[in-house]
This record gives sequence, C-alpha cells and structure tokens, in this order.
Amino acid sequence: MAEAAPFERVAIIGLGLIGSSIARAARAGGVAGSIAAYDRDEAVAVRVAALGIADVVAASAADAVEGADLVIVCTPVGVCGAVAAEIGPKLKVGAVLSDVGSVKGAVVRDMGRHVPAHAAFIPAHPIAGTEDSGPDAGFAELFQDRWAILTPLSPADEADVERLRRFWEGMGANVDTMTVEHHDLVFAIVSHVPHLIAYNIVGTAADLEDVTQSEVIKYSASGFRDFTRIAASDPTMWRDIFLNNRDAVLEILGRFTEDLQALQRAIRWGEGDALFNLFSRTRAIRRSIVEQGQDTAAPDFGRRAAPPPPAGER
Ligand SMILES: NC(=O)c1ccc[n+]([C@@H]2O[C@H](COP(=O)([O-])OP(=O)(O)OC[C@H]3O[C@@H](n4cnc5c(N)ncnc54)[C@H](O)[C@@H]3O)[C@@H](O)[C@H]2O)c1
Ligand SMILES: O=C(O)C(=O)C[C@]1(C(=O)O)C=C[C@@H](O)C=C1
Repeated sequence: MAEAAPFERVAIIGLGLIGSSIARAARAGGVAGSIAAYDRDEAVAVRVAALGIADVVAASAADAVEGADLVIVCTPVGVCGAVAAEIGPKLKVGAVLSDVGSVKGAVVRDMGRHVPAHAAFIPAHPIAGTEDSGPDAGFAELFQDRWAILTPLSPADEADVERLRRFWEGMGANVDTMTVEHHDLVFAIVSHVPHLIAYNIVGTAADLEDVTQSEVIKYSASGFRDFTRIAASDPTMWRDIFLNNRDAVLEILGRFTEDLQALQRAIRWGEGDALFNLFSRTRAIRRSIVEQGQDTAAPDFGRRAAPPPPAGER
C-alpha cells in the first residue's frame, strides 16, 4: 500500500518560480493530498488556474489557508511578515507554517510574532533556483537532488519537522537542518555575496564609457556571460535578501574586500607566487565540488531543455 502523503491539505502563498515548482513537485511526488494557491498578482492567479497546477486558486490568502495542514509562504522575504499577519489568525489547530525565504533571521522575526500557539512554524529554504521568475518558470524537477535546509525553532516540533522533511524528500530534495544564525552566515558567503559580485561586475561593465553596450554583448566571453545569468535574477527578491541579511552580508563583504585588496597588491607588485597559490587552491575547490556531483551550475543541469530556436535562427 502506498504511504500516506505527509500533509493532506497544502496551501501555497505566492506562485512564482518556487511556489509553482512546489505545486508541481508536491503533486508529482504524491506529498500533498490537495493544493490551494493564492497570489496577490491577479495575472499570476489567472495563469496558475490555466496551468492547472493547483486544485483551488483562492481569492485571498485567508481563504487559501483555511483547513490547510501545511502552509508555505513563497513570497519575497520583505513581505513574509505581512502575509503571516494576514494568515496567522486563520491557521487551523495543528497546522504547520513554513516558508522558502533565502534569509531566515529576518523571516523568523517578521513571521514568528504572528504564529498562534496552536500552530508550528518551521522555516525552510530550498537551495535550488534559476534567474527566472513567475509561474511559467517553475518545474517539478527543480528540487531533485538539491538541498532543502530546515531551521527548526523549537525541539518540541520534532514530529512536525519530520513531516516537513518527508514533504521535501518526496519532492526529490536532500534535507539538512541548521540554526537560523548559521544559515544566514553560510548563505551570505555561498549565495548572497556571489550574487552581489555578479550584479556589481555587470553594472561596472555596463557603465564603462569607452566600451559601448554593444561591445559588452558582442565580446562577452563565457566567464562574463555566467555573471550576466546571475545578474539577471529577480530585482525584488534580491533587494529584499540584501536588506534582510545585512549583518552577515556586510561581515562577508568586509572579508572579501580585504582579500580583493591583497590580490590587487599582488598584481601591482608582481607577486606571481601569491596569485598562483590562490588560483591553485580555488581550482582544487571547484574540482572537489564537481567530484562530489554538486556542480548544479553546469549549463542546463536540472533545468528544462531550452525550446528550439525559431526556424529563421537555426
Ligand atoms: N528564485 C530562486 O532562485 C530562489 C531559490 C530559493 C528560495 N527563493 C526564495 O523564494 C521566495 C520566492 O522567490 P521566487 O523566485 O519564487 O519569486 P517570484 O518573483 O518568481 O514569485 C514571488 C511571487 O510572490 C507573489 N507575491 C508577492 N507578494 C505577495 C503577497 N503579499 N501575497 C501573495 N503573493 C505575493 C508575487 O506576485 C509572485 O508571483 C523568495 O523569498 C526567495 O528568497 C528563491
Ligand atoms: O541557480 C541560481 O540561479 C540561483 O541563484 C539559486 C540560488 C543560489 O544562490 O544558489 C539563489 C538563491 C536561493 O536562495 C537559492 C539558490
């Protein structure tokens, strides 16, 4: 006999890349009995209904969470608190409330105060995404073999944490747990600051007055092009990440700036050994990531195949 879904009724608030991928993956993985969806953008709600990825598209967040066993807030982190204020009083007894925000400390601060005592709040963060947004960008395989981090707040929630773990595993993810503070520091270094560097280098190239925009595009070598993919990520999402993980990002940026200055010095004074040694260390890191099968940034890994180009462009 097939195992019962960890959650019977699941509500998803915010049906962009991540929310719509959860809707698709939860259904494909059989980890939700039914799915109710709400997005405050009317065009997104209409699109979700047309795609048929939810059983119900609700008219309000409060309607969507009514009777839900699991509620996942998949909005930009800056509005998670306002969403929690709206749905908190409507959560059913025993409901699990979760989120997918890229930052945990600020989300716990903003959402936590609206969670009633009869519900469990278990923050989460899937380490999977692309530079695209919206319900059409989502796909069921997004979480396959990727990490999903849970940052439980209270040891009393153990049974609920276990159910949420089964939910993410059923969508193909590998689940790990860590503290909120540790999460924010780790993802400042492996995700947030790298995005800031990409935004900055693409901005610098675009601003160079003696290199026209068309030359930036025409001669962009693949190293630069990789940065442009990251720098195409959603402006609202990333504005909210930097404003809400300020301390950890500034801490890592301070270290980064010092290291960059050391490189600048090595170049100025012709210290070839310093450059060679650093580049050898970083090459070893990249190779061990590839060996461990963690190179999810390789072209098209885990992504839908690109549609064929129009006939005229072949
Ligand atoms: N994109 C990624 O790579 C990625 C990966 C992991 C986690 N995350 C996190 O997931 C969350 C969503 O990111 P995304 O990429 O799916 O963004 P997205 O822009 O594709 O989707 C966000 C959706 O939330 C809706 N929304 C905004 N405010 C709302 C509100 N008050 N009520 C209801 N709906 C509202 C928007 O209309 C939009 O459809 C963010 O918190 C982000 O930090 C993103
Ligand atoms: O692959 C990408 O486009 C991503 O940027 C995904 C990525 C990341 O940095 O790895 C971005 C933010 C999330 O919080 C998690 C995943």
